[in-house]
Amino acid sequence: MVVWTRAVVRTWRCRPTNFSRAFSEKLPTPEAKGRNVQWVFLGCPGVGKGTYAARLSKLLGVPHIATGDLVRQQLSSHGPLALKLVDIVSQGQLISDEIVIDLLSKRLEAGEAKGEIGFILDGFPRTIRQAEILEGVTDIDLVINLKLREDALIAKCLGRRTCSECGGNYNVACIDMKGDDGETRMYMPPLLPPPHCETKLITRSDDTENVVKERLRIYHETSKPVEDFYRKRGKLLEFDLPGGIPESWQKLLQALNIYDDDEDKKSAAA
Ligand SMILES: Nc1ncnc2c1ncn2[C@@H]1O[C@H](COP(=O)(O)OP(=O)(O)O)[C@@H](O)[C@H]1O
Repeated sequence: MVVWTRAVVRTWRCRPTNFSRAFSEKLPTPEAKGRNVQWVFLGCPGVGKGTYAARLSKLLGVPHIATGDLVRQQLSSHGPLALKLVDIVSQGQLISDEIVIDLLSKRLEAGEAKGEIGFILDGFPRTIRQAEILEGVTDIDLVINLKLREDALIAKCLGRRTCSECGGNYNVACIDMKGDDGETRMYMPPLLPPPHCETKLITRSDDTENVVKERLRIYHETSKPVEDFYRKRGKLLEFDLPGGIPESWQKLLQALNIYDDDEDKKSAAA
C-alpha cells in the first residue's frame, strides 16, 4: 500500500487555447473535483525516465504514457505515418509538435474510455511549445528532472536491450565511474535479462553512438529550456541519480515523500 504525503489531489483547471482545443477535449473530464496525479518526467535520453516512471505508475496506480513508445508503435504499424516518421526518428530528430500531440491525445482519449485518471508522462513535453500547450489544457502537479553525467548516459543508451517476445527492458552496460572529485563512485550494475529472453534481445535502431550523441545535442538545444519553463513555475524537482536502480528508487521515493509499505515488508523479509 502507498501512503502519500505530498502530492495533493487538486481540482481540475481547464484553460484551453485555440491551438490546443482539440487536445484538451481529449483529456479526462474537467468536472472531476478530485483526481489522480499528473506528473511529468524530464531528462536526457538514457537517464532512466522509462524505468522510474513505470515503477511510480505501478505504485500509484496511474498510467505511464511514454511518447517514445507511441512513436515506436506507429513505426511498427508500417502505416502511412510510419513512412513519414521513420527517417526523423532514426536520425535522432524530434517529430513535429502537431504529430506528437495528436498521438498523445489519442492515447489519453483511449485511456479515458477505459476509466483511467491521471498520468505520468515520459518524453513529453520536449519543446517549449509542447510545454505551453500542455500548461494551457491541464494542471501539471510535478515535474521530475532526472540527471546523470553524459558519459554514463551514452553507455546506458548503448547498453539498452528489449526482449522481442515479452517486451521486457534490460541493460547490459556496467557503469563504474569515479566522480569529478576522483573519489565518489558511480556504480550502476547491468540489468540482465532472464535466460529465456537472452536469445531474443533487440537494440533500438536509434541507440547507436552517433544517433545517441545527436539526441543529446537536441536535448540540450530544444528540451533543456523546458526545465526552465517548469523551474520558473515552481514545479521542478531536480533529482541526481545516485547509482543503480535499488539505491536510486529508494532515494526518489524519499524525495517525493512517498512511503512504500510493500518495499518495507520486502526488506524486512530479506
Ligand atoms: N515529445 C516528443 N516530441 C517530439 N518527438 C518525440 C517526442 N517523444 C518522442 N519523440 C520521438 O521519438 C523518439 C524516441 O523517443 P524516446 O523513446 O522518448 O527517446 P529517448 O530515449 O531519447 O528519451 C525521439 O527521438 C523522437 O524522434
